Amino acid sequence: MALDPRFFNHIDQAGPGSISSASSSEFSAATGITSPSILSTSASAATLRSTASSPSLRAREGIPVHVARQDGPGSPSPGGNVRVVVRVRKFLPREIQRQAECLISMDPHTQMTLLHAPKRSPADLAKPKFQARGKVLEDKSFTFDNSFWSHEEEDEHYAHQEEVYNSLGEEFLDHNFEGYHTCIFAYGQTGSGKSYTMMGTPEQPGLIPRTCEDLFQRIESSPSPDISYNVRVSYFEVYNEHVRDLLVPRTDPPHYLRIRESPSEGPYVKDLTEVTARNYTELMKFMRKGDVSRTTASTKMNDTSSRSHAVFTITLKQIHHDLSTDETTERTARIRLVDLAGSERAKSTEATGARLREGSNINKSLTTLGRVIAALADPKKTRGGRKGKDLVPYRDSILTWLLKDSLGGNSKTAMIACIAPADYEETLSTLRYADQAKNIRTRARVNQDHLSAAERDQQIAEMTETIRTLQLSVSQANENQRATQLQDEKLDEYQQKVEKMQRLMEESQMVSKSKIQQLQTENEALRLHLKLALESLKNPIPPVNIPQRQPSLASLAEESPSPLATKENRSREGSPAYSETESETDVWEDEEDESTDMNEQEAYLMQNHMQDLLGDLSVFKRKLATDHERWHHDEQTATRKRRALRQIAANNR
Ligand SMILES: Nc1ncnc2c1ncn2[C@@H]1O[C@H](COP(=O)(O)OP(=O)(O)OP(=O)(O)O)[C@@H](O)[C@H]1O
Repeated sequence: MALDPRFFNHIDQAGPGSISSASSSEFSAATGITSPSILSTSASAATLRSTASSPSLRAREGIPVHVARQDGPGSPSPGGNVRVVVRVRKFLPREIQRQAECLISMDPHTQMTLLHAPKRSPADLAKPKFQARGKVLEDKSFTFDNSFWSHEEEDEHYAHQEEVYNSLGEEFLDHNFEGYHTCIFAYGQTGSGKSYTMMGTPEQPGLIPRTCEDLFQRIESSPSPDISYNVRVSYFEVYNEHVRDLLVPRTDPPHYLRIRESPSEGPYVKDLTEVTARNYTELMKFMRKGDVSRTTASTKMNDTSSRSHAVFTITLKQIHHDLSTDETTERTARIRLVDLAGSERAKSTEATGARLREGSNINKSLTTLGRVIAALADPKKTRGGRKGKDLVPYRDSILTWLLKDSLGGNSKTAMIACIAPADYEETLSTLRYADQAKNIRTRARVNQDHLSAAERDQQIAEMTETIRTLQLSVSQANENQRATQLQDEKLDEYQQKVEKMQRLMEESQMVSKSKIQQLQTENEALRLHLKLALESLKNPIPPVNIPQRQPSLASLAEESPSPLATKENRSREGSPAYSETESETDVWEDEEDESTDMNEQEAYLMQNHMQDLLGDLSVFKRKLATDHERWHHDEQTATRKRRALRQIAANNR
């Protein structure tokens, strides 16, 4: 079986080795790369109609032979100029309503685009703003690689989506199969038809879906089973100078990606999702997913205005394995399809708030793109070696930084300048940009690697080793994670214990405090009591004569034979000298003696009791001090252990 001629050209000039017709399924299984024979043929090719002619024929007729000779694997080639086409859209309802005048005409033979100066009514010309500007608007003409007339459908030269794809997209896909990186970007003011051209509608698919369809049609109809294909896709947007992955769900706050630069690949988006698409249906699923996620908003100039620059990238890898020589040829092409946000005038869009901020960011990056284009189009700046290259302000915006390779490096690039039919100044600005871009020369080369059996074996061995090391570090990381988890659990448990101990200590402290308080109060009361008792002992209360006491004593005597009454009786009976007053004083003196004895005894007892209490109090205080000291020591130990555990956990992370 013959090898696909697209491959044949390059393999032929790339090195030795005859082409075998053996199947490549073994290699596909190892690399996960899809061979056309196992690609799903259920791709809904019928849903989109493309007139793409046989690409291999085109490739053989067009570029290949001499390009192939110049562009050896990895060698720089003189490349080519940026391909520039222009497309004018039809009137939109608002333009029909205001009876706008079409200012564009195109010559289908010379590909010339003419921009006519708008007719000013005498009333217009009398307006101060026209006089103040003092500008005379003139007719301008530009010639591009293609001028697509998409203004009046009835016109025989009307360019449908299909024509745009056939004259640009198809040729660029040829380049991809030859191993070149390509980039097609749509540029123009807001509402000029960029998204329509790139994405289109379900009924009128644009360049991106047509490229996807053609890509898989070619893979599935590949004449050689020896070539395996791998298609990967990524989709991101640059919004307000931030990069957002369109293949992952939106988050709030949004997750933005960083840009890195590699010496071989140039600037790239770090951690960008890149997925394998096995057929057209899958590829379209990813395209739609990203499209839905893209930031759009309604403005006065466009109901569904793209507020971001969207970059859809397909990476096509073709691997040919020659069984007879056991050699492998790998060709990688990057297909970059960019729908830029439209330049806009705040006055025309009447934007405010978020829309105004978006608009100014869009304009900022497009102005930088303009400066990059101007610098690249200036031979003085590009010829000056490294110093010259530094003059190109790629880094001044995220967009130009990411498109660096596509604009001035290893890529075949095309610009589609989209214009509205009735905006003189905006259209003139777009056409000037486009005219300048024609002068940019890129340095596209075939991205092809040729591997001998030995090299491939070495590569496989290296990869196996890398995988082993990675697996080892993954399992090591998992183990560390488990250990850290255990330590964390222990730490938690210990912390809980310490907290419990602290609580208990606080509680016992509170109990001790209240006990001390109680004892102190009791102590105070006893002191007072003792003081009063001693005072009353030292200064006894003098006896007071209470006359009323007599009847009561008499009555007492009558009622019971008390010692007092017995004495009274005795004096009445035996001693006539006994007087009433005398006998009464005696009674009181006796009582006083007796009570003094009792008080002294009581005071003595109380003092003993007080002494005991004071002794208890000092024992209790000593115990408290010991408890406090021990608790303080425990707490210090706990803190030390906690610190040590934390240190171990941190070291393991
Ligand atoms: N060639 C065309 N034929 C028919 N309709 C078109 C064509 N080009 C653009 N339109 C229509 O014009 C309107 C604006 O087009 P589109 O949204 O593609 O503009 P845009 O340049 O992408 O704008 P923005 O920069 O604001 O996103 C849409 O309704 C679109 O369908």
